[in-house]
Amino acid sequence: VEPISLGLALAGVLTGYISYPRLYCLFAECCSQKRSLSREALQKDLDSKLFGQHLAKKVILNAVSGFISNPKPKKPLTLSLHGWTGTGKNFVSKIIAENIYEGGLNSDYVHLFVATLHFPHISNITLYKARAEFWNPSWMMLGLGFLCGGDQLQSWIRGNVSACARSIFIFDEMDKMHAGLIDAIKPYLDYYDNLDGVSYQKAIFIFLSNAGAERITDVALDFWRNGKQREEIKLRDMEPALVLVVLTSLANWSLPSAILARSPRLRGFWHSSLIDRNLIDYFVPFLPLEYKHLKMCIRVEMRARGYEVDEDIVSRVAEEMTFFPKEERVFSDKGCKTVFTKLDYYYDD
Ligand SMILES: Nc1ncnc2c1ncn2[C@@H]1O[C@H](COP(=O)(O)OP(=O)(O)OP(=O)(O)O)[C@@H](O)[C@H]1O
Repeated sequence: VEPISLGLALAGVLTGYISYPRLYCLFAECCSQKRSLSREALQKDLDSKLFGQHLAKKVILNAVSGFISNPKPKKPLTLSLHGWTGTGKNFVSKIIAENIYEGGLNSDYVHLFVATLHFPHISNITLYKARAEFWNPSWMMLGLGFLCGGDQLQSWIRGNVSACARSIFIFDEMDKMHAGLIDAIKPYLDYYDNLDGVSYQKAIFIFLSNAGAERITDVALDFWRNGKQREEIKLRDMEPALVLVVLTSLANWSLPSAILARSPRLRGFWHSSLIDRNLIDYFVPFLPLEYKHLKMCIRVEMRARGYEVDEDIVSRVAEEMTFFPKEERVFSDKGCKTVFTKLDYYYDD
């Protein structure tokens, strides 16, 4: 082999080797290839897609873009989203995921847990938490290999973060999650440089719950009754409301774990153990949605289905929803959640 060709071949192999990850990432999703989150793009998405949530928009935009642009965060970002059903908590998590990973919720680096689906049996708490030779057919059907194989929740989180430091974990129905499992994830939310050789400081944990929804609604209703715009509601107006939920949690947290285990009702009060250690960075209130917001959701759905917006149908669908309080009918009791199925009735061709 002549020396020049050999040299060229070697150089080719070397360059290929050095740029292999980049080459590989052309064809597959890579952790390192996450989108460099653009504050402007996130803002645009939130402004155009999320209705009636001026507080959530502001907190999430600042929290997420600030965290991502920090090369050395001291702890993972932990967001706790609270509010009435159908007000956009899951929806916003999706927007965050899409702004960080091309695949959004389908990305290998974004993990969604639903407490009642993935951890349904309170009596199995030690099995979820600790290593066990445990097999549950319903989980198998759900494809949750990490639990079925007997691996523990902790080592699963550790595995995912070792594979990709910027992993996103979304825990839905957090208020229904058992305290023991919250204990299990607690160390990963803390200010440790690393735990057993893994650093969790770049990970993002998003907790969703309906806890505090009544208090948030009371504040929104007060504003409405006093003739004030909901956009005038400030975060500080909401804080006492959420603090009250926290205080309730502290009261319940002092109950022995055996009692908590036997009383699923008490499981809802999950915050205290995270709050008293300052592990939650932001509490994000989601306001209950009004009639005009439902109409906005319906229009979006009509366009998404390829229909011209028909204002008559928009109003009829919105009118079919139920509102509370009974006399004033201000807020939708299901948020935007069921408007889409109601729309089917008008387009069943
Ligand atoms: N504020 C909003 N702006 C725009 N669309 C919304 C909003 N809230 C809800 N939606 C629409 O309704 C759907 C259902 O809402 P979502 O699942 O986010 O509610 P949620 O707050 O997570 O409810 P739950 O507490 O029951 O889980 C969303 O996928 C979205 O299409």
